Amino acid sequence: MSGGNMKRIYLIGFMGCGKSAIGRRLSFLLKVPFYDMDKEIVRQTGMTIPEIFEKFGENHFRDLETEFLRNFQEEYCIISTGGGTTMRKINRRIMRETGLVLFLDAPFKEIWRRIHKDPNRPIVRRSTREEIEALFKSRYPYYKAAAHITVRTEFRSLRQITQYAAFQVIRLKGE
Ligand SMILES: Nc1ncnc2c1ncn2[C@@H]1O[C@H](COP(=O)(O)OP(=O)(O)OP(=O)(O)O)[C@@H](O)[C@H]1O
Ligand SMILES: O=C(O)C1=C[C@@H](O)[C@@H](O)[C@H](O)C1
Ligand SMILES: [Mg+2]
Repeated sequence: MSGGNMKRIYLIGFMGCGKSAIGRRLSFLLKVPFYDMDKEIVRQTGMTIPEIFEKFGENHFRDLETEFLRNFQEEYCIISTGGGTTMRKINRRIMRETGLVLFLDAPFKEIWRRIHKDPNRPIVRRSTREEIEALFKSRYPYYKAAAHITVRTEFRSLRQITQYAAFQVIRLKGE
């Protein structure tokens, strides 16, 4: 595999595609620690994500994401990123240089079913279904471009996706 080292595994994709759920399971299967970027930011700031958005604005939250990627020290780990993390070029670069990037590719219909009632997602709270679908479409090419591996999740259980992802990780690390 060309490019950066393969020490970390980054899970990327839209809100609700399964990054946290798969990250936890993959961590158990591969026996490496798991970190959820959203949760780490909440822990470090002592604020919830809606609070950060309301008080300091989305741009500040985006800066916190980049800061996290720049400063995080753990070498061997799995990191589930936020849904918007992949939109910044610098974030894509850091992720590709420090690990293997996995895109969890889920269809919008399924994603909407999972996320539309969640009060902890400020972007969903303030938008219509059409707006979220437009956001999904605009982000899709960035996820595809940033990923070393795209994992299609439709019609697959969490267990099947985890096993497939683990298999791909091991295959790529061996190259
Ligand atoms: N393939 C799947 N089959 C069944 N349920 C799934 C699947 N993928 C995800 N889910 C469920 O969908 C919900 C959203 O998944 P999860 O929280 O992991 O998404 P996420 O990508 O981490 O979203 P966020 O943007 O909040 O970080 C969870 O309840 C999870 O268990
Ligand atoms: O898609 C997004 O822009 C976001 C997704 C979540 O993971 C959080 O990082 C936050 O709610 C923003
Ligand atoms: Mg998550």
